[in-house]
Amino acid sequence: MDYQPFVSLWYPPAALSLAAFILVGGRAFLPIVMAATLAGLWMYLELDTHTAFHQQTRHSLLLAFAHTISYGLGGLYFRKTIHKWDIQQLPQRILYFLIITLFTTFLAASSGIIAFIIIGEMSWAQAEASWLNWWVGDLAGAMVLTPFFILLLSRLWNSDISWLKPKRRRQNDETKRLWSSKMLLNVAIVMVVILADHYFNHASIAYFIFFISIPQMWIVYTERMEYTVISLALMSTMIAAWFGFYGVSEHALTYQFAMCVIAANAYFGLAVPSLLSQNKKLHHQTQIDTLTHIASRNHFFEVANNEIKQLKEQNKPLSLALFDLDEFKSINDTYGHLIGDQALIMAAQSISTHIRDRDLIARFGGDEFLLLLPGQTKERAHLTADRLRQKLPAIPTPEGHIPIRASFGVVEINVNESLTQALQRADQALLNAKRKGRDQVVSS
Ligand SMILES: Nc1nc2c(ncn2[C@@H]2O[C@H](COP(=O)(O)OP(=O)(O)OP(=O)(O)O)[C@@H](O)[C@H]2O)c(=O)[nH]1
Repeated sequence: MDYQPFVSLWYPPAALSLAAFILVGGRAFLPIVMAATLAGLWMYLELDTHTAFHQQTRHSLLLAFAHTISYGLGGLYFRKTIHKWDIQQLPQRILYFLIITLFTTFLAASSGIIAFIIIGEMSWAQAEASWLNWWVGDLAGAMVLTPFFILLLSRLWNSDISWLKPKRRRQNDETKRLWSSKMLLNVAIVMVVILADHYFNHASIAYFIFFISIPQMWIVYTERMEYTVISLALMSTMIAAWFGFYGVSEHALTYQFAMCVIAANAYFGLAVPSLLSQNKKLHHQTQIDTLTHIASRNHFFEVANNEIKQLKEQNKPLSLALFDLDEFKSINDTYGHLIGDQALIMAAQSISTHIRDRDLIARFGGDEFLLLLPGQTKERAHLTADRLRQKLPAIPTPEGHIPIRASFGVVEINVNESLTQALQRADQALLNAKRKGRDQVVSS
């Protein structure tokens, strides 16, 4: 895949080394140094017959160490910090991987070039002309192929790579059938762009390679993570092979950058389903009270405000009750917070089972609860609250069952009243119920 001395469009050994260090840590060092030294010797065998063998070995070792130490530092740092900082979120891991790959390949390209200068195989002028392509070539290889090699090596060594995988997404028959079409679209775009680049040799044509991101993102959003990784590897191999075959070397940087950008896009795309499910979870958490599993005050406020808006149009009554468990502090103090929690859960459950579907119970905070009673006048709401008060259960304690008691403040929401104003009135009524001796309903 060479198009200039010492520079490749895309450099798979960069990805293989990085993947090995990430997967097995320091154990990868010796095999990679040995393989890189042998590769160096092989290069000498192919290109040069004048250098003495001991010198060839020294040079190859120097180049091998420059490569291995750079990828070793990057891979080990990634491996260590991902566990140490407990980087759980996929987008963070991807960002972290991309930043480390950027620095690691820069280090590898720089140390490689310095090694070539030291052994006298490269002049400063050559180094200056080729460092950017070298770096971006390594970067393209590492960015596009590292996940592929991690996947491959993990199968060979049976390693656990669950930390790498986003949540598995369901696949239907239609997406399975379309997998080959998506890949075919990839192949077609690569072929057309490189052929057009070869025949018309115009700088702007190479930019059309970015269109690969369309089938690539289609794969990302509809297929399993493995397919994304494999299709990226195939896409880059095809680009490199056709590129080499047609020798469109002038536009190498465009292809290198395209590979990097498409790969980065695809990885971030993989994180979208997990972000969506986190959002859903967070939304759920804001809507449901985690202890009692009834609605949260947020949810209550949303629903109550909607009901208040409809008050004017529908001309139907709407009532609100605020209730607070009596002497709850003493339950906590006497029997402990776990039994206190149990009392809150049982009170919430009891009210939930004794209200209509259209009524809403929510936890306001602490031992205070809210009740929305659409269609009920103050008088009916008073009766409802009293019925619910009498149905409150008893909590089991080491000293036997202790009845849960509560005081209720009930109001009917006026047409021009805000929720806050209605709540203030309900709070006042609740206070009156407490003052009057607790365990009763006061409406106002
Ligand atoms: N176990 C438990 N206790 C809680 C929770 N949230 C608040 N509390 C406690 O609930 C108690 C609330 O007490 P208050 O409502 O102020 O007073 P009270 O003892 O119920 O007295 P009255 O309301 O006047 O009848 C406090 O001791 C809080 O620490 C919770 O989630 N679990």
